[in-house]
Amino acid sequence: MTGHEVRPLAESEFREAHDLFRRALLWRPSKDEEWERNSGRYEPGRVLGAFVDGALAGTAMATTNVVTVPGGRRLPVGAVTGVGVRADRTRRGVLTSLMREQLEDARRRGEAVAMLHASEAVIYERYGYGVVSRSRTVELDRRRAALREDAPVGGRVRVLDQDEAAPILPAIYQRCAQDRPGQIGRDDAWWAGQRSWLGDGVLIAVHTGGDGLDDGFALYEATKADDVNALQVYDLKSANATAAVQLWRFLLGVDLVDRVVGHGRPLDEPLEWWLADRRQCRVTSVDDDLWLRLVDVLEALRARTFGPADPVVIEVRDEFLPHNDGGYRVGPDGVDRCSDEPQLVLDVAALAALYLGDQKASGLVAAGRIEARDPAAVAAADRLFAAVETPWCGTNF
Ligand SMILES: CC(=O)SCCNC(=O)CCNC(=O)[C@H](O)C(C)(C)COP(=O)(O)OP(=O)(O)OC[C@H]1O[C@@H](n2cnc3c(N)ncnc32)[C@H](O)[C@@H]1OP(=O)(O)O
Repeated sequence: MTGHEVRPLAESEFREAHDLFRRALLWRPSKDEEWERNSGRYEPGRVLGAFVDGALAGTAMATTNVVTVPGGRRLPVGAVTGVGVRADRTRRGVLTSLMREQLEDARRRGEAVAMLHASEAVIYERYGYGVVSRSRTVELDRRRAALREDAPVGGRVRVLDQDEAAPILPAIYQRCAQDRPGQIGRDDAWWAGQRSWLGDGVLIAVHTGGDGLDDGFALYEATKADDVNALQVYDLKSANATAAVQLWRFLLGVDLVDRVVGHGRPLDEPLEWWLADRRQCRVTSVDDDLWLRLVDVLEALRARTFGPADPVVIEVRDEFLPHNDGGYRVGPDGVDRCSDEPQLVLDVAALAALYLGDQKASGLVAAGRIEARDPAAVAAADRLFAAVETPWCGTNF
């Protein structure tokens, strides 16, 4: 598609891009205070604009971050966000041009992967992104969801308002284990931006462990609909299981509350195991969490560790970034380009689904997303790509 120009925006153009993005998401333009809280996320050089007839028609940006991959390495990554095209300029290739320029920029920066959260599931696969982690929404009937007597106990919980919590949350987040695949960083600009999304009613429960260190927090808000008082838990992070249980114990103990709803929780959070009646944890949805794009397939594969299994030769197809096209030998001792007959053939978005261990190769073969030319390689690929921990991002950006 021609007829539009894509270039990095000047700082003086960032707010226009921010408001274009907000309008594309059907929100009103930002108020001054909201813009001030978000402006730090706009990194010079990483905010792209697409112009049609000389006017800004679309935008996409990325913030510099890191993401954990299996084995514990933290890879430099662009966290893609702020994507929007004016409603009167959609479906003429504006986003496609922005994505092309953004991925080329990531390559120039030496970032082997890019990541995002998607507003809709049908947008990003064409650019090579795949779902690498999922999360669940859980609902607990507060009066019936008693914890087991043998659930961990210890420490204490105090409740802070947003101003009180702001200076201490970043350090607690740092203390929370970040070796789980899909974990990302939260810098000062992220925390400032997050404040602008939170309503006035949000409170923060902070857990302090027996050693006197704050080791977990829960951001929550009370809501009332159809005569049901609920606590909506938007963000709950903990450095250890005791802190997590104590935060849930606190939330389930708040008077007058009928229901506690946990949003974006990891699939392997052992809530059912902490409850006396496991059915009191109702999973109301399982959603895609992080999407990831292998920008440089060889470097991205080399960055993670693989499980014990015979090496497998895969052929990767990547229409959007053809430099990735070709064969790779993947094994526990390393990854190399190769020209041997491929045993498995897949596109780069399907490879992303394997990359953090969210999906098994055998599942993607059954789904028709991997062509198994050598059926014996499927079980080996299952073992190679398996991750010890369930991937989860749990940070919106
Ligand atoms: C990481 C984030 O920030 S997520 C937020 C994403 N932004 C939004 O959801 C805001 C609202 N939506 C928009 O602003 C726009 O519709 C965008 C950004 C999603 C797409 O922008 P466009 O310029 O219309 O995309 P573009 O024209 O390049 O589309 C390329 C292809 O994707 C398809 N496509 C793009 N968006 C969608 C969609 N939402 N649903 C279905 N198909 C889509 C197009 O039909 C086109 O297909 P084709 O190549 O077969 O013709």
